[in-house]
Amino acid sequence: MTREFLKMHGLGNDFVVIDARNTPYSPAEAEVRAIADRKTGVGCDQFIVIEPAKTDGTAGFMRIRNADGGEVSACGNASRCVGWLLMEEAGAERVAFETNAGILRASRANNGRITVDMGQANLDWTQIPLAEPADTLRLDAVSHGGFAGPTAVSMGNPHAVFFVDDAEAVPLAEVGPVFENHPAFPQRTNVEFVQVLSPTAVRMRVWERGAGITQACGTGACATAVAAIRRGLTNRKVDVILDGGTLTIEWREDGRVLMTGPVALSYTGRLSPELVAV
Ligand SMILES: N[C@@H](CCC[C@H](N)C(=O)O)C(=O)O
Repeated sequence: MTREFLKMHGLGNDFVVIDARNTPYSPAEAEVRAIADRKTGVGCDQFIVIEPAKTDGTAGFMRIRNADGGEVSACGNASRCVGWLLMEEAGAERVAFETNAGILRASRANNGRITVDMGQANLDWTQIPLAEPADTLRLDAVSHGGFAGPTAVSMGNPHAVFFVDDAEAVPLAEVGPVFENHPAFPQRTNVEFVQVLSPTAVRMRVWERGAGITQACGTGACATAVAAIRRGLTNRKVDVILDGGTLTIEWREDGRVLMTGPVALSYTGRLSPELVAV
């Protein structure tokens, strides 16, 4: 018998989700890459394993791997998916679960959407992390191809947010990997290009660390809202319009970031023995 999985997505940012609460599963990087491969595997941007809870009051631990196999601490869109799964399972209106970035709380919002309290945005250079001290509001030393001075935000994972006049005109596939691997970011970074449309709406395109261009990035949308608010460009509640749809982000006065958006279960399946080493 091989592993059962769920194929889920949040605004087209897609996931293979495996429930390992009863049977432990910690695949090697090569195994994750094989499963994430869109031609020979299942295909996904991130690979999610739900492990047994480690902390009282939580329903499980969400482990997050990028399509390149690397483990990361945060994924907003997958957090909504896992929150929804755990609430459905318990017939509950809210649930807490844990990630490497801390405990997240999910609840049901209107129109079948899910809200996740993504916790505090971290703005200190040590927490992004950056290679050396800098004002995270504007990293003047980070520039390439006519783009410069991103705002750095950590939502448990690093983000470099560039404000631009025309998000559609950004050659994302060309500049994304350059900034992902810029020496200013010792753990690499996710990269967002953002056009402010109004005080309540922005357009965002993303290059994700370890996954490339994706249809949406939840933590990227949170980081974008925080960066825009820090720069005085938007209100504290803003719609972030991504390739795959819209997330509503609120950066509360107490510093916590709330993300609201849809979740979708595409199908369930079983990994072939060729894809799974154990
Ligand atoms: N798609 C995610 C973010 C996934 C992790 C990211 N690529 C990283 O390396 O930090 C989201 O919805 O937040």
